[in-house]
Order: sequence, then structure tokens, then C-alpha cells
Amino acid sequence: MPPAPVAAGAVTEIPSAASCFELEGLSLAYGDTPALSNLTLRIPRQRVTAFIGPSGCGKSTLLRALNRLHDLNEDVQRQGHIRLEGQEIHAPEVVVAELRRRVGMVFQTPNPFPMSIYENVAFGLRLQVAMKKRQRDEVVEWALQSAALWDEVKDRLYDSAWSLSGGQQQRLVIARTLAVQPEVLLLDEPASALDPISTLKIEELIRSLKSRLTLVLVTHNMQQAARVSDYTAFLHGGELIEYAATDTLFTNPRLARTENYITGRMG
Ligand SMILES: Nc1ncnc2c1ncn2[C@@H]1O[C@H](COP(=O)(O)OP(=O)(O)OP(=O)(O)O)[C@@H](O)[C@H]1O
Repeated sequence: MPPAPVAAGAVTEIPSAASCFELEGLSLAYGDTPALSNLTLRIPRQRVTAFIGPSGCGKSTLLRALNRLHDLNEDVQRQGHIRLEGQEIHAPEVVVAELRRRVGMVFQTPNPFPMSIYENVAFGLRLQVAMKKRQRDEVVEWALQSAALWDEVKDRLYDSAWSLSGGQQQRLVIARTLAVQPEVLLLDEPASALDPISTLKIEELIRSLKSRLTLVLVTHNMQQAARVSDYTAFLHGGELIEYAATDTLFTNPRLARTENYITGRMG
């Protein structure tokens, strides 16, 4: 009998009840070009899961599928299931704006809006609910505290967001996302444009946030995946090659392909 696919280990290792996302047979193509092939995996709740793999292996495509960012691209063909807390995210009753509130996304380059620090964080709140100013002030402070930025900006809340450093801007974007109380934070190489000190702050923040939400991180930086994630999925050519607890994947990978990648023998 052929050996069971290694990636399927992740399905048994992470029980369904502890999963936030469950992906089953997910394939995705841009027109005729396949980008993800038949992925089945569970993403555990209130943990950090990293997607690693060489350039073009499908990490960002997978991350974007989790909050339906591909909806905007008419060329994208998708098959299979993505369930969030048991509900298919493509079901007709799912409101995409609400899905994206629940599943927030932070990109590689910080993208604060051209407005004040305060207004950046209040932006999503204003779209969602009518709130008294005092209540909004409280949420803005809470979100900035949660993003470990409050102490640095509390005396300049009405300055332009663009007056902040790149690392501060990225934490502001995280605060803006946290303000609407997401369950999941998707992070697409959130520190790759930042200096080492700002990178460490983002990594500390990621670790601190998992007590209250699920984080999914795409990174090229293997040390970063090892430092911050609980589980790591290695992708190659759009396939899920190996998925395991991060310590296991980095110290005792089951497949030579994984070992070659994490030791730098495959780029
Ligand atoms: N909008 C798009 N249209 C067509 N093809 C795309 C598009 N986005 C990505 N691709 C292709 O899909 C494949 C997977 O790309 P993806 O960006 O998901 O990889 P990645 O692992 O995140 O790469 P990187 O580490 O370089 O960011 C690649 O072959 C890429 O060229």
C-alpha cells in the first residue's frame, strides 16, 4: 500500500474542534495556470500557523483565498471547500464584507490611509456601527494598545499616519484591523519591508495576539517562522508538501524535500 500523504498528518493532528479554518480539496488556478492543487488542511484556532515555501509556490494565493480576496479576479477558478468555524465561506448567505471583518488582512507594505492616526483606527468602526465619540475613543485606545503602539502615539493621535516610521505604520495597520474585532488575522510577509527592530516588535505582537485570535503568516524568513509559529505548512508547486508542529517540521522533517528547503539547499 502506498504511504499516506504526509500533509494529511495535519488533518489528524489538529482536531476539527480546535480548528478555525478547514480546507478540503482546495484547488485554484489563474485562468489555465494552476496555483494550488488539492489542499486539505486544518488551521488551529488561537495559534500562529506559518506558510513557507519558495517564491511562486502559492503561499499568498492560499492566504488570499481565506478571506475571498480572489473574488475580485474573474480569471480565478476554484474548487474544493474552505470552512470558517464550520461554515463554507463561499455559501450564498455569507456577506463578504462581514467575512473580511472576521478575517482581517495585513499586507507586506504598510498601507495606512491618508488621514490621522486616530482616524485610521476609527475607520472600520465608522463603517460598521454608530458609536458615541467616547466609546470610539476607548476602542481606538484599546486597538492601539493591542498593537503595542499606544505609548508611542498617544500624544500625537491627530498627526498624519504618514508621519510614522514604517514599523509604526505596520502596527497602525494591525491596530486598524484589530479595532473591528476580527477572529483571524492574515499576515502576508508583514515584516519584510521593515528594519530588524521593527521586525522584532511585529513578531512580539504576533505572539501576544494569539491569546485572543488565530494568526496565519506567510513568510520567506525561516527563522521568523520558527520563532513565531506553532504550526508550519511547507508548500511547493502549489501542493502542500508537509505540515506539522513548527518544532517538528524544523528539527525532524519527514520528507527530504522539506529538509532541502529549510536547510537552504532548495530555493
Ligand atoms: N493575479 C495573478 N494572476 C496570474 N497568476 C498569478 C497571480 N498571482 C499569482 N499568480 C501565479 O500563481 C503562482 C503562485 O503565486 P503566489 O503569489 O501565491 O506565490 P508565493 O508563494 O506567495 O510567491 P512569493 O513568495 O514570491 O510571494 C505563481 O506562479 C504566480 O505567478
